[in-house]
Amino acid sequence: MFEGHDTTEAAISFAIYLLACHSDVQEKVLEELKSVFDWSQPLQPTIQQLGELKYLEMVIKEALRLYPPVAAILRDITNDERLPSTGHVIPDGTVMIVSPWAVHRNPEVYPDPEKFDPERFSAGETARRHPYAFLPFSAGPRNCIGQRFAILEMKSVLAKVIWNFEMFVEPGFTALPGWKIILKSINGVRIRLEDRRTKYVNTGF
Ligand code: HEM
Repeated sequence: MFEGHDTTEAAISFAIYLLACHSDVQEKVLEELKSVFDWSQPLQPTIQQLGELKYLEMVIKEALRLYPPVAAILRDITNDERLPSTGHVIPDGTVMIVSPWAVHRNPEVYPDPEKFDPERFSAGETARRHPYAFLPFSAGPRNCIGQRFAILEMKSVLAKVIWNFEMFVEPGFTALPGWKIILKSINGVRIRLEDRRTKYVNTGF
């Protein structure tokens, strides 16, 4: 359950929160959806169509940067390892913690790191960064085998939500990320949904 379910659930919740906080980004995702799908029809995307949603993918990656569900990754060091950058030796037997949270909020890698900015994941910006600057799915031989599926799942859910609803965050609400084996919002995600077609508003936060 840890690998496939809770991680994706946390990632979708944070992405919804960030979209609700940024109506301009929500609008851009809707415009992209309208360029791929027929607005008069319910949304039933194929895998190929999901692949066309490049901006939504940038939004998802930026949400995973700010709130990586697996915020710490443990590795056992089984041989003395010399770091090429500093010459430091990490001895055999050490347990190392790699923190995607810390890497993703390093201002030398991501200027103004607290800012939600999907443009960081445009093709040009991504090419300028080290491949290990983005680690929500870890890296190397034991990385996440479900990462492509996870991105598709997130795209499918978020596309359907945005197709049908405009999202607003509850005034004054701020999500508090906390460690519950995976990273979650410990005070939930409090948003209001407005049906795009009927304008029916769910006012219960
Ligand atoms: C946003 C969603 C997800 C995130 C952030 C995520 C993240 C990760 C991370 C960081 C690891 C490596 C853990 C470590 O090295 O200690 C991992 C491993 C793994 N993930 Fe995911 N994951 C996600 C979704 C999924 C899904 C949807 C599946 C299955 C369909 C999945 C299956 C696995 C499996 C089986 C492993 C263990 C791989 C191994 O040990 O060789 N994950 N995941």
